[in-house]
Amino acid sequence: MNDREKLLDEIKKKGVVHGRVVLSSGKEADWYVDLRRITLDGVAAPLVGRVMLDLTEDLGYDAVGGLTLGADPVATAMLHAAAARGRTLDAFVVRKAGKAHGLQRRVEGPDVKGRRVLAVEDTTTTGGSVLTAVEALREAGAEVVGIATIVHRGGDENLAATGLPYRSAYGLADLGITSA
Ligand SMILES: O=P(O)(O)OC[C@H]1O[C@H](OP(=O)(O)OP(=O)(O)O)[C@H](O)[C@@H]1O
Ligand SMILES: O=C(O)c1cc(=O)[nH]c(=O)[nH]1
Repeated sequence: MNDREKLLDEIKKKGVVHGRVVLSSGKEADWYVDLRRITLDGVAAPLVGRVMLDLTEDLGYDAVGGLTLGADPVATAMLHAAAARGRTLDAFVVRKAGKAHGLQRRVEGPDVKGRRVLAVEDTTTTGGSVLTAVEALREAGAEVVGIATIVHRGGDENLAATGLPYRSAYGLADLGITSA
């Protein structure tokens, strides 16, 4: 099995939960993909890094991150996978809200101003979270070159409206799920 196939196997085994859940958007669904159980898993996380790098390598970015919390371990997995390939890739964290103390930065980590950055997510349902990250990155002076997510659930219209390249490693059909 290649990395993409191995990661899909891990997600199916450890990440997919069936049952009624309330989503981030407030909508309800009959299943959930808990990708924190994947991006923080010792076997699966290195695969996340390599699969997401492979998925986006043509986009030409040198920093990666997204809206905390789901995006954080995706970004750090990519940073480490890049380092293992001899490439320097920085990561950053976009806070859900700015903080009033300290340096009051919304985007934490190495400065993103003037840099080509990739906005990542663990999963995208409405696209709301990753679009919040894109907005904050642009406010911080970054050039967002694309959006990438591990599992695409939905949000096609919102994502298309950004005009940015959008990549997902897997969709519902890969997970064997028929309803969004
Ligand atoms: O495309 P959307 O409709 O925005 O939904 C997807 C978001 O929902 C989840 O995060 P959640 O809001 O549960 O927060 P967390 O990352 O802090 O757990 C997930 O990690 C994505 O960030
Ligand atoms: O939309 C969400 O909140 C959401 C869906 C999902 O499958 N997994 C997740 O972590 N969040």
